[in-house]
Amino acid sequence: MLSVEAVSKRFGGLLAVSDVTMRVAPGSISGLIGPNGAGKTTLFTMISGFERPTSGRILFDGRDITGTAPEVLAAAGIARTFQIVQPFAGLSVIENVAVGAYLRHPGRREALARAEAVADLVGLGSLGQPASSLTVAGRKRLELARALATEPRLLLLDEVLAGLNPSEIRDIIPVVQAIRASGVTILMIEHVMQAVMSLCEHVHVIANGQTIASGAPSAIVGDPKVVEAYLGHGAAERLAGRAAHG
Ligand SMILES: Nc1ncnc2c1ncn2[C@@H]1O[C@H](COP(=O)(O)OP(=O)(O)OP(=O)(O)O)[C@@H](O)[C@H]1O
Repeated sequence: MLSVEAVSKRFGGLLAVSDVTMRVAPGSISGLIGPNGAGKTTLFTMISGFERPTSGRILFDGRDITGTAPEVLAAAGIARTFQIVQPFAGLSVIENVAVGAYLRHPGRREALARAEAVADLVGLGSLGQPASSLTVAGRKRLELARALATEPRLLLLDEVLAGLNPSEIRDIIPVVQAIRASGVTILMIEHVMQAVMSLCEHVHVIANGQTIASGAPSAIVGDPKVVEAYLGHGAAERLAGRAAHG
């Protein structure tokens, strides 16, 4: 469904993403992980059309979408969430969700009906309250609902679990699964490994802008290159030594 081909992004002297190639299969939940500053958000920014790659191509359903504007991509079926959630504070929760729904339902009544269905799917309550009254967990659900209301086929989730406590994370995992079950393909940036392990079929790992591993979560966690990227040089060996000595 999504194919990133040898994509690089340079900001002045900094190569934020370097020659990354990855694929997302239709109907899958895939993860994009890596240490802070690895280039994950920059990759999302390019896939969703907010930045143009310095080189390489991005294909969606086999069509070259490199450098296509975000609103055109939204209409084509790509939606993203943002790490920093900024709802329209003066609007109610349901009106915020309806902002996304207007993309395909120009009439207010239809947009609100669509927004209510999506709010229900993600377990968002307090629909008539101002969005500014929501807790962090509520805002995360609102961000999810806003993106989903555009009726995407590919949903890019940028750390939707960040800032949530363990029980809130447990509550939102089935929501992500329900979104996939409704026919939406998901690519998620996530630092919460427990969630990555339970949700993703495939994980792509980048560090310093480059791909260092790609595969099933169970293979990724044992990959010495991944352990090193997260825990520092020599970590894989130290851990192996500790395991060997009980
Ligand atoms: N617009 C920009 N201009 C200049 N440098 C940028 C820009 N956007 C990102 N960068 C730099 O590119 C690198 C990759 O950043 P990016 O936000 O993609 O990393 P990340 O993997 O998403 O990190 P995190 O997990 O901390 O969100 C960083 O060094 C960052 O400072």
